[in-house]
Amino acid sequence: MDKNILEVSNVSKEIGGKKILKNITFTCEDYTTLAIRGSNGSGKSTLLKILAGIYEPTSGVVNRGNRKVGYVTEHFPESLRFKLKEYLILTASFQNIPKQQIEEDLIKYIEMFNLQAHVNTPLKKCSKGTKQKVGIIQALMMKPDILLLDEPLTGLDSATQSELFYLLEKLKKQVTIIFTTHEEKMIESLADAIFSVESGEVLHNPQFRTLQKLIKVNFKDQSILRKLNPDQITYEGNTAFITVDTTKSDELLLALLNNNCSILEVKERREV
Ligand SMILES: Nc1ncnc2c1ncn2[C@@H]1O[C@H](COP(=O)(O)OP(=O)(O)OP(=O)(O)O)[C@@H](O)[C@H]1O
Repeated sequence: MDKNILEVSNVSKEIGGKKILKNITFTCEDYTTLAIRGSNGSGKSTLLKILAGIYEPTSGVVNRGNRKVGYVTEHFPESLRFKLKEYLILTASFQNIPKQQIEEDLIKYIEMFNLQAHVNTPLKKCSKGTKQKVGIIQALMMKPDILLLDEPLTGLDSATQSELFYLLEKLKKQVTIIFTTHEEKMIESLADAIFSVESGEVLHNPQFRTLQKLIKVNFKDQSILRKLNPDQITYEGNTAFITVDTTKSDELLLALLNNNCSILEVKERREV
């Protein structure tokens, strides 16, 4: 499998005589955050369930090697009477995770996901956002190599969406994430690669997005900026807006500072 963490070859799925997925083929590399985009009913959830091993494909092969997969469903079960922490302990113990490790992980994740105030709240009384966080923690407790998230932000208010964005930004450095969505904002912020599914078919192979830095800088002498030759530059008075490939950005920032420029802002952006 080389650097691929997952290989999907010619996967089709039929349920009750209806063809839901048709000859899906793609690969995903380690530590990539891959977005599966598509309109309602296009087959994204069915594909994710196949990647998770919940559904068997009707034909075709999913090669996960010996990777562990954590899956978070779009709809967390309703009306669970368990308290939040009690539920996480229970589901982790079903996975035969040692008690000591469960305790250590729970301390870490409850803090990371800011759930301290809800540990003893019955899940049926928790908000959708809190339940979504519980679903993600439940998957993370198994130490997955691949985290599959089905529409993770759907139905959440914008404050909870922002909080989850931030958490997923952190998690993507630790685990390969594959998520389904029809929200462009989520793709824009998180995805390293994207592919689209429509009517059960892949419209194009994963397209990789390059990470760029946007640098806003104040300068005294424009000729210095021309000499540094950045990829793309626009000017507004004595302020320049520079776009540069992230691999070259440290070198450029240093050169700007050495030439008496003041860095006003540095932001990251992904481009297909
Ligand atoms: N168990 C099932 N039995 C019959 N049809 C199904 C089943 N699961 C999914 N389908 C049908 O397959 C198609 C794709 O469904 P799926 O849930 O995978 O789409 P989706 O892209 O995830 O949609 P959404 O964005 O609305 O969640 C739909 O037409 C759906 O009705």
